[in-house]
Amino acid sequence: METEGKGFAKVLAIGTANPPNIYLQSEFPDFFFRVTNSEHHVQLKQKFKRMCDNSNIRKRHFLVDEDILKEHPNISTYGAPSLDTRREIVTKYIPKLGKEAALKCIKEWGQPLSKITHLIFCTSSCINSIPGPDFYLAREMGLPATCNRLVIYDHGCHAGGSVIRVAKALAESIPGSRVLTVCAETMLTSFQAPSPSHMDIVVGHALFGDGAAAMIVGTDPIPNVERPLFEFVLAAQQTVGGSEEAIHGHATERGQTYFLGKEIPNVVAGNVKKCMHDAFGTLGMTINEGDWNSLFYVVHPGGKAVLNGMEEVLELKQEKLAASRTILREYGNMWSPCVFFVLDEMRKKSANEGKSTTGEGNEWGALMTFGPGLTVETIVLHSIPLRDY
Ligand SMILES: CC(=O)CC(=O)SCCNC(=O)CCNC(=O)[C@H](O)C(C)(C)COP(=O)(O)OP(=O)(O)OC[C@H]1O[C@@H](n2cnc3c(N)ncnc32)[C@H](O)[C@@H]1OP(=O)(O)O
Repeated sequence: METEGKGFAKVLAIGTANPPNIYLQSEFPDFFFRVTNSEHHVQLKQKFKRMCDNSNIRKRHFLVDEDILKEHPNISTYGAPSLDTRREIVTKYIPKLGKEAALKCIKEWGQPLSKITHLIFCTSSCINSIPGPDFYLAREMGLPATCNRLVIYDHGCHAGGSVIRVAKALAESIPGSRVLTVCAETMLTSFQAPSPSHMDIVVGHALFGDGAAAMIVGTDPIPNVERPLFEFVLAAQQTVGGSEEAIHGHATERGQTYFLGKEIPNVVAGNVKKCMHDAFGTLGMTINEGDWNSLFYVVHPGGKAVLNGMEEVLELKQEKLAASRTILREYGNMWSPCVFFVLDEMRKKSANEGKSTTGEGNEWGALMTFGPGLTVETIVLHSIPLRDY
């Protein structure tokens, strides 16, 4: 399929940011059980340690540290009312972390802020505040008063795909628009002491981390001024029937709680092929069995078991999910911004390894995110030749 001259939305820059506190996965169980006064849960700690050891995660970044927990002991006390405390902290912190990623992104883009026509802010970490984080980010960055703002709240881990879907629709329908997208998350909203009666929280604390990512999306890049990284050719969402219990969460007086079913990796693996066939099929493209390795992959690293399941069902060569595995290893699962870290890793890795395109030398790729619903977002990506740089 030819994409030239079709006006598809393109990524024009990417920026990422994380809190400076780094937690090595090998040391995290001791930290987590000590600061939550949970050392008496000896078996639970052993199980948590096993999960951490097996998670394929080396380190994660968190806003949470001992100072915050000492100042606000209700955050680390199991079941203690703490919603107001958390809200106060994240309302300030989420726009700040998002701004850090946005400034890096704009530096790479190299264009004035006045050219940003739209802002999409995405988070599941802000417990309802109005005005929302989009307002504070726009104000702190000095975005034009005419910039059209929108927030995507509480889409969990498929949110990265939702952001692309909306940014693509805006960019393609409004000629000349430049959409700044910002995703930011902190696990301070859901930090809880471990309990054998809520294993999902324990699993989440072995996987999740804090981070933010920003992109500029637009059509018709200005030649020799704006440098496209990928084209978003198609964006499609599918809800997997009967799986709504697999992931769900709630804002409660003790902070955000979530439930992660053991079936998540299997549900994802069982639906990947259908989502891919449907997305590529809409474009009139057929991917035959055995040809999955001809694509490049930007997959939300939900956890080791999610990536393994996808690798197995598509019979992917080990290197195909390397970008996702690198981000899982270095940052954990950061929810909405995570897939943009993978996109950033993909283009950097491709350039560093001397590949012919931003998609590891392949022309076509798939970006996939999975979240509550269960919802799968599939984005058909077209890479950019690296000789153009
Ligand atoms: C938040 C969003 O919107 C979207 C998301 O991304 S949701 C997150 C998606 N990710 C997942 O669901 C995680 C998938 N799981 C994994 O990657 C791996 O199981 C893991 C890294 C957590 C642990 O790796 P492991 O130790 O090799 O796995 P495994 O042997 O399966 O599990 C270890 C223990 O944890 C338990 N466990 C695993 N997942 C569990 C879950 N969701 N709930 C409760 N217990 C769970 C297992 O039963 C097992 O317990 P026992 O030792 O008593 O048998």
